[in-house]
Amino acid sequence: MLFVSRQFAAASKRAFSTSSYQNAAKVAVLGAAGGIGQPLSLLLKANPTISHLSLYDLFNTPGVAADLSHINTPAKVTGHLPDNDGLKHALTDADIVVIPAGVPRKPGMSRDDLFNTNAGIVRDLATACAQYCPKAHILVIANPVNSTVPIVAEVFKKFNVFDPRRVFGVTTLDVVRASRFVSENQDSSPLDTKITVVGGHSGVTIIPVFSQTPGLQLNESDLKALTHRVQFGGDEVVKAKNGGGSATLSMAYAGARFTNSLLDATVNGVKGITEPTYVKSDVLAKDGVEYFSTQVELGPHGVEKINGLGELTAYEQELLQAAIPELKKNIQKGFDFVHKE
Ligand SMILES: NC(=O)C1=CN([C@@H]2O[C@H](COP(=O)(O)OP(=O)(O)OC[C@H]3O[C@@H](n4cnc5c(N)ncnc54)[C@H](O)[C@@H]3O)[C@@H](O)[C@H]2O)C=CC1
Ligand SMILES: O=C([O-])CC(=O)C(=O)O
Repeated sequence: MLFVSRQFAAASKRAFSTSSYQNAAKVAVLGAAGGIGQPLSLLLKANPTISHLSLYDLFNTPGVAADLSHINTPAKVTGHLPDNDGLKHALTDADIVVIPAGVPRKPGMSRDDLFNTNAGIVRDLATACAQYCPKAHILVIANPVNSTVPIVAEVFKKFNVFDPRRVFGVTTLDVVRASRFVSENQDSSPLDTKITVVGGHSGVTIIPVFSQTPGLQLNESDLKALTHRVQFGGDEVVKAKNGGGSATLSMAYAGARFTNSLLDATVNGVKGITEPTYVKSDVLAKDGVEYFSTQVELGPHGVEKINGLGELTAYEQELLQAAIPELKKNIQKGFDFVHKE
């Protein structure tokens, strides 16, 4: 919870000096009753910048909202179901929409195996966002992120409301994991171990760039083992949960970190915040890759500046080359899904 308390300390300090920034944001969570949705909503309820937390799911959101609403932080919490225009009410005036709605993996599945179910869910929720909160920042957690982000973008384009500064694939869990795994290997503090991860959010498309962490020296076997662990960290949890789903608690932590960073940049006027995120990007335009995750500077309108790849070792170049065809395939699949009708 350290990032939470650090951020909230900063936010509450700012709240005294710049009152117009205080408690100003409505955040909607779609899929809020699920494994990620509930702990994510709990962490967001703790952020004093949020004035209204609206929770939408197919079931159980009135209960989750009632429960969270007893916590003595400023956010009003409302729960919405599909009946009575629930989605419309959940989304209207939202500044940020976080989407963990969708099915998780079971052992033996790839993230792409979720496409058939989750593509339609994300398309329909994106359609509602384009109608009811076209200026909101959309944070996509639902897998396969490499394809669901292009789906949101194509739906928004259909409604003429696409702004590439406001559609994000949440890849924060990859850097959270990388930091933890490397700190275990190096016996260092995970809070001070910053690892760059670029690419997408599945298997070989996740590219840790350990060479960019100052002072980090890995021998070849550690380098390969850690690379594999970061790329396939999600599988460890899927296997351990043994049919009970995938990462939920670590994902909620990562999703809250990203949402809180975006709130600080967009609502609290904090400058210079960077987070890795999968966005429409020119970084690999020459290779025909339209969406890519690198470190992104966040500003008042969302994406402020997309950082490049920086220097890569020969090994990291190899990882990048392996990721490119898979990423292009995943992106095309999302695009085709929206344009198939
Ligand atoms: N981006 C990332 O790093 C990560 C992404 N994920 C993905 O997040 C998604 C959610 O995972 P969990 O929360 O564990 O699943 P879950 O099954 O526990 O929860 C999903 C929730 O979405 C709801 N839902 C389904 N269709 C909906 C619709 N049309 N409208 C609103 N809500 C709807 C369900 O009712 C359920 O409550 C999965 O696709 C999973 O693969 C999971 C971990 C990390
Ligand atoms: O592995 C999964 O299916 C869920 C996920 O995206 C992750 O944990 O990184």
